[in-house]
Amino acid sequence: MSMKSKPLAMVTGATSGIGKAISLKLCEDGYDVIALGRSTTILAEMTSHSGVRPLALDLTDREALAAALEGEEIDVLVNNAGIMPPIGSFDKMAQSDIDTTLEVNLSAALSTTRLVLPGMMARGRGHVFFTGSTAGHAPFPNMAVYGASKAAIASFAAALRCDLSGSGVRVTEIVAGRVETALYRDALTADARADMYSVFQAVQPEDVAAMLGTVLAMPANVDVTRFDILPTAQFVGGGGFAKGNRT
Ligand SMILES: NC(=O)C1=CN([C@@H]2O[C@H](COP(=O)(O)OP(=O)(O)OC[C@H]3O[C@@H](n4cnc5c(N)ncnc54)[C@H](OP(=O)(O)O)[C@@H]3O)[C@@H](O)[C@H]2O)C=CC1
Ligand SMILES: CC(=O)[C@H](N)C(=O)O
Repeated sequence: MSMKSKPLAMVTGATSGIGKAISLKLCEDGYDVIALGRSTTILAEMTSHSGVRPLALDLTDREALAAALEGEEIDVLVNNAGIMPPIGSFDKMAQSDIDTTLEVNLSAALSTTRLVLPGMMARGRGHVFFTGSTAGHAPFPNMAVYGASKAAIASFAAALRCDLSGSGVRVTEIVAGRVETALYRDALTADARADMYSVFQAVQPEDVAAMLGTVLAMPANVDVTRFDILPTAQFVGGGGFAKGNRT
């Protein structure tokens, strides 16, 4: 029986954007938070917040991750870490970008969940979040591999709930629209990023964190299996027409 006084969460991709906001929100809500990311500088800064336990780690390092989580009793797992590969048509993508996107956005989330889930099931309680995307539920041009990684996350989260029925462990997919973060830092130039965020007022990372806190606070018999959080002005889907010849 664990003697820990506070519930324990782990947030991947905790050094920036959505993951950082979620980490700080969970600390405010009384959790200790294992904040995972590669940036030691930002992790060090985050320790000024009571409850943050920094874990400097590359999620693709399976052995290091398993060693770091040994003996930890994690009550809430937020699979949030993710990258946006270069924006462009699939035929122009480098294989390395394809591999890295799937590795970080999908495989790492599954590996982390596989390490944490047995303890949750043994304790008969826990919550696993996956930061998905509208791009996993509708086709976005020039980000086919990114969308595929998020579609896989959506499918996995839903199927995982089937396996977990009766276990007391809850699963939530966060379907986020445009959130103002550094996600596009490598995919777009600074001007292009500024233009993108000027079109409509984006969701802020703190908005996603607030919604996650609300979902977590639901009674144990209630599972918000998915929440979509988009800018009011952003729609997804709808008829888009290819430019050029109308075939
Ligand atoms: N911003 C948006 O519009 C949307 C974002 N999302 C998703 O939200 C999630 C968070 O992204 P967001 O906050 O926007 O972007 P950021 O780029 O601000 O944050 C990404 C986080 O992922 C971490 N990360 C990336 N690669 C690795 C790795 N190999 N090992 C460990 N950590 C890693 C980064 O940490 P570090 O660099 O320190 O390693 C960073 O903390 C992603 O999954 C993204 O796909 C979904 C929909 C919309
Ligand atoms: C990057 C995303 O996943 C997001 N859906 C967006 O619209 O930018």
